[in-house]
Amino acid sequence: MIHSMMSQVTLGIIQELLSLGHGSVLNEEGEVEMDAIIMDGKDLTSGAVSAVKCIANPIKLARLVMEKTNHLLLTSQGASLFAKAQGISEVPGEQLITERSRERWRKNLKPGSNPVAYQLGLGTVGAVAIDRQGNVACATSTGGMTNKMVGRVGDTACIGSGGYANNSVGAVSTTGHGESIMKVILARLILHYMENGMSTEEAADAGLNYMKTQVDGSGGVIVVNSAGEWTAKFSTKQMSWAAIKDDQLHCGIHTGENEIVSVAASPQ
Ligand SMILES: NC(=O)C[C@H](N)C(=O)O
Repeated sequence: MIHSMMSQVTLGIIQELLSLGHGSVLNEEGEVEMDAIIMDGKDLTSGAVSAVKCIANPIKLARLVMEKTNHLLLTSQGASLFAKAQGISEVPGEQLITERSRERWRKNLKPGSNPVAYQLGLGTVGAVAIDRQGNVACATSTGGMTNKMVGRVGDTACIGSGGYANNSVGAVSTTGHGESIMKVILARLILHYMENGMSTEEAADAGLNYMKTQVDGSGGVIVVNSAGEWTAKFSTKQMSWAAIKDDQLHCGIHTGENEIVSVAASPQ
C-alpha cells in the first residue's frame, strides 16, 4: 500500500508495483491462469481480466481494458485476443512457473491434500494508493487458489470483491478465499462501513468478521481512506504487507507486527 508524497498518477504507481505473473499458483492442469483488476476512484472506471494465460503482466492488461474498451471485464480467449490487438505479446506459459509453484501443485494433486486454509496468503498481490489531490486507486492480481479448476474466476476479477476505489471514501484491495470474498463483496462492504463512519481499521475488522461469521471465510485487506489513513488487516495466519506514508515505510507479516523504517531521501 502506498501513500504517494509526490503528486504522481496513482494508477501508474500501483501498476508498477503489481507487475508480475511469474510465480503464481497453478491450476489443476499445472498452468498459470490469472485474474486481475484495477480501479480509479476519481470516476469509478475499472478494468479487469480473468482466467488469462501466458500474460506476464495481467494488471497492465486490466488497465488497457479500463482505458481502451467500454467493458469492465474480459475473460480467457477474449482477453487474449484483446492483448494481441493491443500489442501485448504472450510469453510461454512455462516462463511464468517457478519450481516452488510446480512442487506445490504436484503435492496438491493427491485428493484431500489441498485444504483452503493452507492456500491463503499465496501468490496474490494488491495495492491501494492515494495522491496529494486525494485521488485513490486500487489494484489486485492473482493466480487464484492452487489447483483450481480450469476457467474458475475468483474474487480478484470481480469489482467490489477483489477491490474497489471511490475518491469520496477510499480504496480497498483484498486477498483470501475468493468464493467467500465474493459472497460478501468484501471490498465494497468495507467501504460501506467507512461511509457509515467507521475508521479504516474498524471497517476492515468488521468486514473480515462478517465474512468469518457468514461464510466461515478468511482473508486479508489493505485499506486507505480519503484522508490518507490506512490499515492492513487479515484473518489468515499471516499476510505480507507494506505501506509508505510521510517518508516512513511500515511493514509486517504476522498479527501485530508493524516495523517502521525511515525512507527519507538523504540530502545530495
Ligand atoms: N490467495 C488469494 O488471494 C486467492 C484469490 N483471492 C482467489 O481466490 O482467487
